[in-house]
Amino acid sequence: MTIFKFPQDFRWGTATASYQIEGATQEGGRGVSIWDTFARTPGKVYNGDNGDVACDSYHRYEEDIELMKKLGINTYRFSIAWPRIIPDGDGEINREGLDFYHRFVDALIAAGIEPFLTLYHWDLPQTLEDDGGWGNRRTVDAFVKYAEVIFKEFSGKINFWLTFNEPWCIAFLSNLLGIHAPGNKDLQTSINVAHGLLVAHGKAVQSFRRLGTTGQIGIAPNVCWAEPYSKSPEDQAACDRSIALNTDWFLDPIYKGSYPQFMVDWFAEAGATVPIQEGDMEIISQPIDLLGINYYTMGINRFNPEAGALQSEEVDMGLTKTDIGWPVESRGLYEFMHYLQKYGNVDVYITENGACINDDLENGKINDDRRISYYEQHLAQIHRIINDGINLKGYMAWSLMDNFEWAEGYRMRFGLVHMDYRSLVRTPKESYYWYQSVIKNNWLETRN
Ligand SMILES: CCOCCOc1ccc(-c2cn(C[C@@H]3NC[C@@H](O)[C@H]3O)nn2)cc1
Repeated sequence: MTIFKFPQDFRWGTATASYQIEGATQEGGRGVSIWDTFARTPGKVYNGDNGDVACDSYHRYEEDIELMKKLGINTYRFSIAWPRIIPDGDGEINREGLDFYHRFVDALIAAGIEPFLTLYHWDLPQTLEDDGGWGNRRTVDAFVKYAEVIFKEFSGKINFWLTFNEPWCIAFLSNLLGIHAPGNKDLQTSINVAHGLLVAHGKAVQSFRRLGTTGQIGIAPNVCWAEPYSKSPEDQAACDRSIALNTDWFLDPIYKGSYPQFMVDWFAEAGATVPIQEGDMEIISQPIDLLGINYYTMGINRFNPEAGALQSEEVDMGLTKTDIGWPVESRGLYEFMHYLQKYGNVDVYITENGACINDDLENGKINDDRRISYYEQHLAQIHRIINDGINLKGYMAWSLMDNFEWAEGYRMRFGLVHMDYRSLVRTPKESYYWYQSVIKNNWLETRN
């Protein structure tokens, strides 16, 4: 057994996102999002599931906050649904939507919990997608308008801000692989989306500064850590491409003011180019204050010319997997955090980490021991990272409760709290009580 003590000011939290938990998709003046449309498209989401009810947190957020208080967290990451604020994307502001989030944020603060806001967690107003989505500068300008509304409304209440969650998912999972909304499968479209959201990020950061908004702002890239299957240069290059498309493709423009040239050249071979306009890179590379890092797993990759746009395939090495099929390998988090140091020792928060473990209720309890084991291994790496002097400031478990897991619908469960989707009864799992003790002690005590 080992005891890992965390810094006194370390932030402990959980994370969710609007479309995944709120429900009430046709209440409060909310407009239609691309996920409402995608979920209603046959074959896109498991079982035809959608976010119409989800966890009904729109109506039950006080119950959720009670669970957070009992858990003992001091930080809660959530997202605001843009379609609740400006239902048609860039038109009239919906006061009812703002009032809902004021009630929610006020209740969080009253509970002694710091709001940690993601402005965009994938629920783009459908009207903007209909007009070209992130590849159209209209959407960029609409995002800035939306962001400025939120900055003005919540400055002073919110002090931790993220512009975008997982830009690789927004651009490539959703527009090259077609697995998430809106479901495009085109390389140039995905590169246009990535560039559009980066420009939107930069402009929003400029507005954040100009408006004197309180707190710190950043972005939350995906993490894809990959190590080569062999010592061959081809396998190492395949790993470099996988890592770069999740991280460098977004963080190089932000921190260096340019895209990673080897990836630009790689895509040029496929006939795809980045639609950079005059001044874009200066806008994108506005200084930011923090990074959110979402880590789930890592891969052992090798070169395969048939393996998609990156010609990089993950090899199944027989590791223990979670119920969504992702290998349990916490080592990648440590390696990635050191990789990230090339951008400087920036303030980092783990804004998502968790395991899909689909254990159900048995005699009124959920004995999700595998989830506890996953968290134990990853928190031990977190301690190792902090011990190396990396500015890792906080940790948010994904997720507070089981919720709508995108194309997997409700069959995949990431929560510390079990959700009965019929009764909407919330039941803390054994991992909830384990995490509660970690937070209370501010230390991890391994069980073996
Ligand atoms: C068969 C080919 O497959 C290609 C990879 O396909 C995926 C699918 C899904 C993910 C994925 C899902 N999550 C969890 C979410 N993060 C944000 C929050 O909303 C969580 O729900 N992170 N990454 C990655 C890759």
